Amino acid sequence: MAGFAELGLSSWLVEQCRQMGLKQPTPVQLGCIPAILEGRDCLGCAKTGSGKTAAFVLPILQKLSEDPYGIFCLVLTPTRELAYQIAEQFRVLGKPLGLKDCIVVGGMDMVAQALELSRKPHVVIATPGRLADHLRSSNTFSMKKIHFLVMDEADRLLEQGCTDFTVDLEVILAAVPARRQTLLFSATLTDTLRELQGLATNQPFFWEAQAPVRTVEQLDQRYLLVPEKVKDAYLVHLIQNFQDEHEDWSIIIFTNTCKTCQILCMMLRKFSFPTVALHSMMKQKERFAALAKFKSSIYRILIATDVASRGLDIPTVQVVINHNTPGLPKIYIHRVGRTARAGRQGQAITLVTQYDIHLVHAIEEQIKKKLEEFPVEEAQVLQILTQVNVVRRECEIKLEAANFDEKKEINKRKQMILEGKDPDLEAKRKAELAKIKQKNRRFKEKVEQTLQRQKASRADRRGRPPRARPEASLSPAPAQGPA
Ligand SMILES: Nc1ncnc2c1ncn2[C@@H]1O[C@H](COP(=O)(O)OP(=O)(O)OP(=O)(O)O)[C@@H](O)[C@H]1O
Repeated sequence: MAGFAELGLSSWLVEQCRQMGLKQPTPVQLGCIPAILEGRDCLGCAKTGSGKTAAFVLPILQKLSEDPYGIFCLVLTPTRELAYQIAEQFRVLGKPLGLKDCIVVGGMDMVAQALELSRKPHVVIATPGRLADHLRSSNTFSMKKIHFLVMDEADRLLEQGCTDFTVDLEVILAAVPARRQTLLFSATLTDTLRELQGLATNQPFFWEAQAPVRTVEQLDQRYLLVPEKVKDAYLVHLIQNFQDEHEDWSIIIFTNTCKTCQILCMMLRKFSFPTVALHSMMKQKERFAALAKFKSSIYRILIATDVASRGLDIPTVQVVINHNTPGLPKIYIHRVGRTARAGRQGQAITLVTQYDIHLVHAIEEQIKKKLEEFPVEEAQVLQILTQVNVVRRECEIKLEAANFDEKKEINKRKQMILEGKDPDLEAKRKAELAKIKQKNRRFKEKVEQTLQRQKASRADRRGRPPRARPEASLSPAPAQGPA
């Protein structure tokens, strides 16, 4: 198998790889590094934790060493934490070059960033919103001569999700030269391939890992069918068991909203689990502090929204728990990809209610693998059910008293104004989204009614009442409480 030197990298970079413990290139690095060194645009699609970052950092550093100037490279990424992580890789691998980098993300001092940008760093690593703000408001730096434009998690940058980057991307693309090398990477590029190909036009090289399953082999993927009302008791039970069985352990729990994330964090702390939260309602400094404490194992549980689902590389994470079933398979792929990275083992457990079964089927279809049931002693869950529900309610009341929802609204408006957006216009868009959600809810209700009818007719046929235990399979039978 070819080593880093055979890919055309200089000896100083090969030595940097060795020092970082990267002995052999991973397949995505084998495929993409030579093409990037040849000067071609590149679209790299490989599984989570497969080394995509070094696949673009290494050839960029090589080209920079041959013709060093600033600003040479712009890297765009959807989250602030990810920007810092990528900058770290540039710094470590590019140390012999005396690399100057600049991180441009929201929630941090804009004046200090503007000053750094005016000093012509070699590499700028940015989230689109803040970089577009700088481009709109300042003429003290120019992106007109950049050689490389990288979009990490490119599909997320282009999709129109709850954080829509498209307007900011327009500003950024207008500020960079048309003649450039464009590198696009993600574990889930295929859905947005057509849009991405429009960005990469210079003899684009497309590299995709060929594998029967879209998640890594070392990942043990499970589901746990639970009634909505007892979800938290199952969560506490899972964590307690994991803590009892392992000395050195570390878990990421994903939730669907900031509020749930905050409440569950408070609740788990009440049960003395060392937990930190990470969500977009927190101040940026708190977000960094939480992540640092989790990375250094001071806290063993990180409870987060999808702000942490992409790209974060924390090798110690052994388990990912999805407190809600992700609505999109690709969100599932990125979430569970926070464990079992770089050849390590890992486990993902998704809590599924009877309303989410269709989501699990969609996930299984996409990843091309069936999830297996995670066995649980229901009697043990029952023992803690009341206590968990009482503690959760207490935490909800405490959070309501702290005006969490109101603060969220004020923060949002402030952020929008800072980003040059019109809060009222955004509210309109949100209302439209709510309409779509309502439609989906109605659909769910219909499914529920059908299931109830099926249940009733089955019970009729058997001539006895339905069992009061949750079904242990993903067949579309509704689950009951474990009482
Ligand atoms: N050639 C290599 N040999 C061994 N480890 C490597 C190699 N290249 C990268 N790694 C390590 O693998 C881990 C995952 O790499 P990276 O974060 O780049 O994954 P990724 O493919 O970008 O994942 P994601 O899709 O989740 O963002 C990192 O800890 C990195 O240091």
